[in-house]
Amino acid sequence: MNARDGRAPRVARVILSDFRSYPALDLALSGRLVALTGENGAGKTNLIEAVSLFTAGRGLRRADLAEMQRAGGAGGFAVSVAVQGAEDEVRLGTGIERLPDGGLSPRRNRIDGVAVSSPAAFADHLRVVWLTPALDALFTGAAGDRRRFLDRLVLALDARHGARVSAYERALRSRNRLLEDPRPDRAWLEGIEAEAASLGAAVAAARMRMAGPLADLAAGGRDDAAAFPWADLAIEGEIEAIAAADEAAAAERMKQLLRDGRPRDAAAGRALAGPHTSDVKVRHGPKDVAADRASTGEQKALLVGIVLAHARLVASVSGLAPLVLLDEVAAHLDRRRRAALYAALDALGSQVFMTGADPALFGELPGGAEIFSVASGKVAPLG
Ligand SMILES: Nc1ncnc2c1ncn2[C@@H]1O[C@H](COP(=O)(O)OP(=O)(O)OP(=O)(O)O)[C@@H](O)[C@H]1O
Repeated sequence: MNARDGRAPRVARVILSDFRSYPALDLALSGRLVALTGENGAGKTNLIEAVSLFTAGRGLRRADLAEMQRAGGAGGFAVSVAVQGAEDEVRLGTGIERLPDGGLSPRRNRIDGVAVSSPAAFADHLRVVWLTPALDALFTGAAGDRRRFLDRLVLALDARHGARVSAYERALRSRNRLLEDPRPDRAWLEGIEAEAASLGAAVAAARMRMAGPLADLAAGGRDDAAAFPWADLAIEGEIEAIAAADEAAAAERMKQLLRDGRPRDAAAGRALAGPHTSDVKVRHGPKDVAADRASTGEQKALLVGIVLAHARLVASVSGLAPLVLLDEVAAHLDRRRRAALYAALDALGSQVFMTGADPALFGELPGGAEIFSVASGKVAPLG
Protein backbone atom coordinates (compact mmCIF):
# COMPACT_ATOMS: atom_id res chain seq x y z
CA MET A 1 0.00 0.00 0.00
CA ASN A 2 1.17 3.50 -0.73
CA ALA A 3 1.08 5.36 2.58
CA ARG A 4 -0.42 8.38 0.84
CA ASP A 5 -3.52 6.30 0.09
CA GLY A 6 -4.01 5.51 3.75
CA ARG A 7 -4.41 7.79 6.73
CA ALA A 8 -1.40 9.97 7.34
CA PRO A 9 -1.98 11.79 10.62
CA ARG A 10 0.10 14.89 11.24
CA VAL A 11 1.08 16.55 14.49
CA ALA A 12 -0.16 20.11 14.03
CA ARG A 13 0.69 21.46 17.47
CA VAL A 14 2.95 20.48 20.36
CA ILE A 15 2.36 21.93 23.83
CA LEU A 16 4.87 21.30 26.60
CA SER A 17 4.70 22.31 30.21
CA ASP A 18 7.69 21.78 32.51
CA PHE A 19 9.01 19.06 30.22
CA ARG A 20 12.82 18.74 30.57
CA SER A 21 14.39 22.04 29.37
CA TYR A 22 11.00 23.55 28.37
CA PRO A 23 9.09 25.59 30.99
CA ALA A 24 6.33 26.20 28.42
CA LEU A 25 6.16 25.69 24.68
CA ASP A 26 3.29 26.00 22.23
CA LEU A 27 4.52 25.12 18.75
CA ALA A 28 2.29 25.09 15.66
CA LEU A 29 3.47 22.94 12.75
CA SER A 30 2.11 23.20 9.25
CA GLY A 31 4.15 20.68 7.30
CA ARG A 32 5.16 17.07 7.04
CA LEU A 33 8.90 17.67 7.18
CA VAL A 34 10.08 19.35 10.35
CA ALA A 35 13.78 20.02 10.95
CA LEU A 36 15.05 21.16 14.35
CA THR A 37 18.45 22.80 14.43
CA GLY A 38 20.42 24.30 17.29
CA GLU A 39 23.54 23.91 19.35
CA ASN A 40 24.33 20.85 21.41
CA GLY A 41 22.09 20.75 24.46
CA ALA A 42 19.60 23.20 22.92
CA GLY A 43 16.62 20.89 23.50
CA LYS A 44 16.10 19.30 20.06
CA THR A 45 16.05 15.74 21.36
CA ASN A 46 13.90 16.79 24.32
CA LEU A 47 11.24 18.00 21.90
CA ILE A 48 11.11 14.81 19.85
CA GLU A 49 11.26 12.73 23.04
CA ALA A 50 8.08 14.53 24.16
CA VAL A 51 6.36 13.50 20.93
CA SER A 52 7.65 9.93 21.26
CA LEU A 53 5.64 9.56 24.49
CA PHE A 54 2.50 9.08 22.38
CA THR A 55 3.32 5.42 21.92
CA ALA A 56 3.26 2.42 24.21
CA GLY A 57 6.35 2.53 26.44
CA ARG A 58 8.51 5.27 27.85
CA GLY A 59 9.57 7.11 24.73
CA LEU A 60 12.77 7.24 22.77
CA ARG A 61 15.18 7.63 25.69
CA ARG A 62 13.43 4.92 27.72
CA ALA A 63 13.78 7.34 30.62
CA ASP A 64 11.88 7.36 33.90
CA LEU A 65 8.98 9.78 33.85
CA ALA A 66 10.24 11.56 36.98
CA GLU A 67 13.43 12.40 35.07
CA MET A 68 11.38 14.27 32.46
CA GLN A 69 9.94 16.88 34.83
CA ARG A 70 11.83 20.13 34.47
CA ALA A 71 14.55 20.59 37.07
CA GLY A 72 13.57 23.65 39.07
CA GLY A 73 9.93 23.43 37.94
CA ALA A 74 6.84 23.02 40.09
CA GLY A 75 6.97 19.22 39.71
CA GLY A 76 5.27 16.98 37.19
CA PHE A 77 5.05 17.68 33.47
CA ALA A 78 2.46 17.75 30.72
CA VAL A 79 2.82 17.09 27.01
CA SER A 80 0.03 17.33 24.50
CA VAL A 81 -0.21 17.17 20.74
CA ALA A 82 -2.98 18.04 18.32
CA VAL A 83 -3.09 15.33 15.69
CA GLN A 84 -4.70 16.22 12.40
CA GLY A 85 -6.23 13.04 10.93
CA ALA A 86 -8.00 12.48 7.62
CA GLU A 87 -11.26 13.97 8.90
CA ASP A 88 -10.80 15.51 12.29
CA GLU A 89 -8.33 16.67 14.88
CA VAL A 90 -7.72 14.82 18.11
CA ARG A 91 -5.84 16.06 21.18
CA LEU A 92 -3.58 13.54 22.91
CA GLY A 93 -2.16 14.33 26.33
CA THR A 94 0.20 12.61 28.74
CA GLY A 95 2.17 13.51 31.84
CA ILE A 96 2.55 13.20 35.56
CA GLU A 97 1.22 15.53 38.24
CA ARG A 98 2.62 16.62 41.52
CA LEU A 99 0.30 15.37 44.28
CA PRO A 100 -0.68 17.40 47.37
CA ASP A 101 1.55 15.15 49.51
CA GLY A 102 4.55 16.16 47.37
CA GLY A 103 4.75 12.83 45.52
CA LEU A 104 4.09 12.23 41.84
CA SER A 105 0.94 10.81 40.33
CA PRO A 106 1.05 7.76 38.08
CA ARG A 107 1.19 8.60 34.39
CA ARG A 108 -2.04 10.15 33.19
CA ASN A 109 -3.09 9.77 29.55
CA ARG A 110 -5.95 11.55 27.83
CA ILE A 111 -7.58 11.53 24.42
CA ASP A 112 -9.65 14.67 23.81
CA GLY A 113 -9.66 15.24 27.55
CA VAL A 114 -10.99 11.76 28.38
CA ALA A 115 -8.71 9.60 30.54
CA VAL A 116 -7.41 6.38 28.99
CA SER A 117 -5.69 3.73 31.07
CA SER A 118 -2.59 3.23 28.96
CA PRO A 119 -0.56 5.04 26.30
CA ALA A 120 -1.28 2.01 24.09
CA ALA A 121 -4.65 3.70 23.38
CA PHE A 122 -2.85 6.44 21.40
CA ALA A 123 -2.14 3.84 18.70
CA ASP A 124 -5.63 4.37 17.28
CA HIS A 125 -4.60 7.92 16.34
CA LEU A 126 -0.85 8.04 15.98
CA ARG A 127 2.00 5.59 15.39
CA VAL A 128 5.57 6.70 15.96
CA VAL A 129 8.87 5.13 14.88
CA TRP A 130 12.34 6.51 15.54
CA LEU A 131 16.04 6.28 15.03
CA THR A 132 18.32 7.74 17.69
CA PRO A 133 22.09 7.71 18.34
CA ALA A 134 21.44 5.10 21.04
CA LEU A 135 20.96 2.62 18.19
CA ASP A 136 24.39 3.29 16.69
CA ALA A 137 25.82 0.27 18.49
CA LEU A 138 22.96 -1.99 17.49
CA PHE A 139 24.93 -4.25 15.18
CA THR A 140 28.04 -4.57 17.31
CA GLY A 141 26.69 -4.14 20.84
CA ALA A 142 24.97 -6.46 23.30
CA ALA A 143 22.35 -9.01 22.22
CA GLY A 144 19.93 -7.54 24.78
CA ASP A 145 19.90 -4.24 22.88
CA ARG A 146 19.06 -6.06 19.65
CA ARG A 147 16.21 -7.91 21.36
CA ARG A 148 14.86 -4.64 22.75
CA PHE A 149 15.11 -3.07 19.29
CA LEU A 150 13.23 -6.01 17.81
CA ASP A 151 10.54 -5.78 20.49
CA ARG A 152 10.26 -2.04 19.82
CA LEU A 153 9.64 -2.79 16.14
CA VAL A 154 6.89 -5.20 17.18
CA LEU A 155 5.45 -2.72 19.68
CA ALA A 156 4.86 -0.09 16.99
CA LEU A 157 2.60 -2.62 15.26
CA ASP A 158 1.08 -4.30 18.28
CA ALA A 159 0.68 -2.14 21.38
CA ARG A 160 0.13 -5.24 23.58
CA HIS A 161 3.61 -6.59 22.92
CA GLY A 162 5.21 -4.63 25.78
CA ALA A 163 2.80 -6.12 28.31
CA ARG A 164 3.42 -9.57 26.81
CA VAL A 165 7.21 -9.28 27.20
CA SER A 166 6.87 -7.95 30.77
CA ALA A 167 4.47 -10.75 31.74
CA TYR A 168 6.86 -13.35 30.30
CA GLU A 169 9.81 -11.91 32.23
CA ARG A 170 7.72 -11.77 35.42
CA ALA A 171 6.69 -15.40 35.03
CA LEU A 172 10.33 -16.43 34.52
CA ARG A 173 11.40 -14.50 37.62
CA SER A 174 8.69 -16.19 39.73
CA ARG A 175 9.77 -19.59 38.42
CA ASN A 176 13.44 -18.84 39.14
CA ARG A 177 12.56 -17.77 42.70
CA LEU A 178 10.70 -21.04 43.21
CA LEU A 179 13.80 -22.93 42.11
CA GLU A 180 15.73 -21.35 44.99
CA ASP A 181 13.73 -23.70 47.22
CA PRO A 182 15.40 -27.15 47.14
CA ARG A 183 11.93 -28.78 47.30
CA PRO A 184 9.58 -26.41 45.47
CA ASP A 185 5.86 -27.11 45.30
CA ARG A 186 5.72 -29.24 42.15
CA ALA A 187 2.21 -28.25 41.00
CA TRP A 188 2.99 -24.59 41.50
CA LEU A 189 6.28 -24.90 39.62
CA GLU A 190 4.62 -26.69 36.71
CA GLY A 191 1.84 -24.10 36.61
CA ILE A 192 4.24 -21.17 36.48
CA GLU A 193 6.44 -22.90 33.90
CA ALA A 194 3.39 -23.53 31.70
CA GLU A 195 2.50 -19.86 31.97
CA ALA A 196 6.06 -18.74 31.16
CA ALA A 197 6.13 -21.17 28.24
CA SER A 198 2.93 -19.92 26.64
CA LEU A 199 3.95 -16.27 27.15
CA GLY A 200 7.42 -17.01 25.75
CA ALA A 201 5.89 -18.66 22.69
CA ALA A 202 3.59 -15.64 22.21
CA VAL A 203 6.58 -13.26 22.38
CA ALA A 204 8.47 -15.39 19.85
CA ALA A 205 5.46 -15.65 17.53
CA ALA A 206 4.90 -11.87 17.62
CA ARG A 207 8.55 -11.28 16.68
CA MET A 208 8.26 -13.66 13.75
CA ARG A 209 4.95 -12.13 12.60
CA MET A 210 6.79 -8.81 12.35
CA ALA A 211 10.11 -10.01 10.89
CA GLY A 212 8.70 -11.95 7.91
CA PRO A 213 6.61 -9.13 6.40
CA LEU A 214 9.36 -6.59 7.22
CA ALA A 215 11.84 -8.57 5.10
CA ASP A 216 9.27 -9.08 2.31
CA LEU A 217 8.49 -5.39 2.23
CA ALA A 218 12.14 -4.42 2.19
CA ALA A 219 12.83 -6.86 -0.64
CA GLY A 220 10.05 -5.44 -2.81
CA GLY A 221 11.82 -2.79 -5.00
CA ARG A 222 12.51 0.41 -3.11
CA ASP A 223 13.62 3.58 -4.92
CA ASP A 224 16.07 4.28 -2.13
CA ALA A 225 17.58 0.76 -1.96
CA ALA A 226 20.92 1.93 -3.35
CA ALA A 227 21.36 4.54 -0.62
CA PHE A 228 19.77 2.49 2.16
CA PRO A 229 20.40 -1.21 1.51
CA TRP A 230 18.36 -3.78 3.32
CA ALA A 231 19.95 -5.34 6.38
CA ASP A 232 18.31 -8.70 6.91
CA LEU A 233 17.29 -9.24 10.54
CA ALA A 234 17.55 -13.00 11.11
CA ILE A 235 16.18 -13.89 14.53
CA GLU A 236 18.35 -16.56 16.10
CA GLY A 237 16.16 -18.24 18.65
CA GLU A 238 14.94 -21.82 18.92
CA ILE A 239 11.49 -20.85 20.17
CA GLU A 240 11.09 -18.21 17.44
CA ALA A 241 12.03 -20.78 14.79
CA ILE A 242 9.31 -23.14 16.04
CA ALA A 243 6.77 -20.37 16.67
CA ALA A 244 7.07 -19.21 13.06
CA ALA A 245 5.14 -22.33 12.07
CA ASP A 246 3.29 -23.34 15.21
CA GLU A 247 2.89 -21.29 18.41
CA ALA A 248 1.45 -24.21 20.42
CA ALA A 249 4.44 -26.40 19.49
CA ALA A 250 6.77 -23.55 20.54
CA ALA A 251 5.02 -23.38 23.94
CA GLU A 252 5.47 -27.16 24.38
CA ARG A 253 9.16 -26.95 23.49
CA MET A 254 9.64 -24.00 25.85
CA LYS A 255 7.94 -25.96 28.66
CA GLN A 256 10.30 -28.83 28.03
CA LEU A 257 13.33 -26.50 28.04
CA LEU A 258 12.25 -25.10 31.40
CA ARG A 259 11.60 -28.54 32.87
CA ASP A 260 14.90 -30.01 31.65
CA GLY A 261 16.79 -26.86 32.61
CA ARG A 262 15.70 -26.78 36.27
CA PRO A 263 19.01 -27.90 37.87
CA ARG A 264 21.11 -25.76 35.52
CA ASP A 265 18.84 -22.72 35.89
CA ALA A 266 18.70 -23.14 39.69
CA ALA A 267 22.50 -23.07 39.80
CA ALA A 268 22.66 -20.03 37.50
CA GLY A 269 19.81 -18.19 39.26
CA ARG A 270 18.14 -17.49 35.90
CA ALA A 271 16.59 -19.28 32.95
CA LEU A 272 19.32 -19.96 30.42
CA ALA A 273 17.12 -20.73 27.42
CA GLY A 274 14.11 -19.07 25.81
CA PRO A 275 13.20 -16.01 23.75
CA HIS A 276 14.80 -13.73 26.38
CA THR A 277 18.17 -15.11 25.20
CA SER A 278 17.54 -14.85 21.44
CA ASP A 279 19.71 -12.68 19.24
CA VAL A 280 19.30 -10.99 15.89
CA LYS A 281 21.96 -11.66 13.29
CA VAL A 282 22.15 -8.72 10.92
CA ARG A 283 23.27 -9.52 7.39
CA HIS A 284 23.82 -7.26 4.46
CA GLY A 285 23.85 -9.49 1.41
CA PRO A 286 26.18 -12.37 2.28
CA LYS A 287 27.98 -10.31 4.94
CA ASP A 288 27.58 -10.34 8.69
CA VAL A 289 27.35 -6.63 9.52
CA ALA A 290 28.96 -6.95 12.97
CA ALA A 291 31.93 -9.00 11.76
CA ASP A 292 32.26 -7.00 8.55
CA ARG A 293 33.16 -3.81 10.45
CA ALA A 294 30.92 -1.57 8.35
CA SER A 295 31.76 2.14 8.75
CA THR A 296 29.65 4.34 11.03
CA GLY A 297 28.00 5.96 8.01
CA GLU A 298 27.32 2.59 6.38
CA GLN A 299 25.78 1.28 9.60
CA LYS A 300 23.66 4.44 9.83
CA ALA A 301 22.48 3.87 6.26
CA LEU A 302 21.52 0.27 7.15
CA LEU A 303 19.63 1.52 10.21
CA VAL A 304 17.80 4.08 8.08
CA GLY A 305 16.90 1.25 5.66
CA ILE A 306 15.40 -0.75 8.54
CA VAL A 307 13.48 2.27 9.84
CA LEU A 308 12.08 3.12 6.39
CA ALA A 309 10.96 -0.48 5.85
CA HIS A 310 9.48 -0.52 9.35
CA ALA A 311 7.59 2.73 8.73
CA ARG A 312 6.13 1.21 5.56
CA LEU A 313 5.16 -1.95 7.45
CA VAL A 314 3.49 0.06 10.22
CA ALA A 315 1.58 2.03 7.57
CA SER A 316 0.42 -1.10 5.78
CA VAL A 317 -0.56 -3.02 8.94
CA SER A 318 -2.16 -0.21 10.95
CA GLY A 319 -3.44 1.97 8.11
CA LEU A 320 -1.65 4.93 9.74
CA ALA A 321 1.52 6.29 8.14
CA PRO A 322 3.70 6.66 11.25
CA LEU A 323 5.37 9.79 12.49
CA VAL A 324 9.13 9.25 11.96
CA LEU A 325 11.59 10.77 14.44
CA LEU A 326 15.20 10.91 13.24
CA ASP A 327 17.56 12.17 15.91
CA GLU A 328 20.97 13.23 14.58
CA VAL A 329 20.69 11.08 11.50
CA ALA A 330 21.33 13.63 8.73
CA ALA A 331 24.78 14.58 10.04
CA HIS A 332 26.03 11.01 9.61
CA LEU A 333 25.01 10.65 5.98
CA ASP A 334 26.89 11.93 2.97
CA ARG A 335 25.20 14.41 0.64
CA ARG A 336 23.91 11.73 -1.75
CA ARG A 337 22.37 9.71 1.07
CA ARG A 338 20.86 12.81 2.66
CA ALA A 339 19.13 13.69 -0.61
CA ALA A 340 17.92 10.08 -0.95
CA LEU A 341 16.62 10.17 2.64
CA TYR A 342 14.65 13.38 2.08
CA ALA A 343 13.18 12.00 -1.15
CA ALA A 344 12.23 8.71 0.56
CA LEU A 345 10.61 10.54 3.48
CA ASP A 346 8.71 12.81 1.13
CA ALA A 347 7.37 9.76 -0.74
CA LEU A 348 6.44 7.91 2.46
CA GLY A 349 3.56 10.23 3.33
CA SER A 350 4.62 10.20 6.99
CA GLN A 351 5.34 13.30 8.97
CA VAL A 352 9.01 13.45 9.91
CA PHE A 353 10.89 15.31 12.66
CA MET A 354 14.64 15.53 12.16
CA THR A 355 17.31 17.03 14.35
CA GLY A 356 20.79 18.27 13.50
CA ALA A 357 23.05 20.96 14.89
CA ASP A 358 23.87 22.50 11.50
CA PRO A 359 21.04 24.08 9.43
CA ALA A 360 23.09 23.36 6.28
CA LEU A 361 22.24 19.66 6.76
CA PHE A 362 18.70 20.45 5.74
CA GLY A 363 19.58 22.48 2.64
CA GLU A 364 18.24 19.83 0.25
CA LEU A 365 14.82 19.51 1.93
CA PRO A 366 11.90 19.72 -0.49
CA GLY A 367 9.74 22.87 -0.51
CA GLY A 368 7.17 23.05 2.24
CA ALA A 369 9.58 21.74 4.86
CA GLU A 370 9.80 23.77 8.06
CA ILE A 371 13.15 24.45 9.66
CA PHE A 372 13.22 25.65 13.25
CA SER A 373 15.98 26.89 15.44
CA VAL A 374 15.94 25.65 19.03
CA ALA A 375 17.63 27.56 21.86
CA SER A 376 17.05 28.01 25.60
CA GLY A 377 13.65 26.35 25.71
CA LYS A 378 12.37 28.33 22.69
CA VAL A 379 11.65 27.15 19.17
CA ALA A 380 11.45 29.65 16.32
CA PRO A 381 11.22 29.33 12.53
CA LEU A 382 14.61 29.77 10.91
CA GLY A 383 14.80 32.40 8.30
N1 LIG B 1 14.57 17.24 33.47
C1 LIG B 1 15.27 18.25 32.96
N2 LIG B 1 15.12 19.52 33.42
C2 LIG B 1 15.80 20.55 32.89
N3 LIG B 1 16.68 20.44 31.90
C3 LIG B 1 16.88 19.20 31.39
C4 LIG B 1 16.19 18.06 31.88
N4 LIG B 1 16.60 16.98 31.20
C5 LIG B 1 17.51 17.42 30.31
N5 LIG B 1 17.68 18.75 30.42
C6 LIG B 1 18.61 19.59 29.66
O1 LIG B 1 18.32 19.49 28.29
C7 LIG B 1 19.53 19.66 27.57
C8 LIG B 1 19.69 18.55 26.57
O2 LIG B 1 18.74 18.73 25.59
P1 LIG B 1 18.71 17.83 24.29
O3 LIG B 1 19.23 16.48 24.60
O4 LIG B 1 17.36 17.96 23.74
O5 LIG B 1 19.78 18.59 23.42
P2 LIG B 1 19.99 18.53 21.84
O6 LIG B 1 19.57 19.85 21.29
O7 LIG B 1 19.37 17.32 21.28
O8 LIG B 1 21.58 18.46 21.82
P3 LIG B 1 22.61 17.55 21.00
O9 LIG B 1 22.80 18.25 19.70
O10 LIG B 1 23.81 17.63 21.86
O11 LIG B 1 22.03 16.18 20.91
C9 LIG B 1 20.67 19.61 28.56
O12 LIG B 1 21.15 20.92 28.73
C10 LIG B 1 20.03 19.11 29.82
O13 LIG B 1 20.60 19.66 30.96
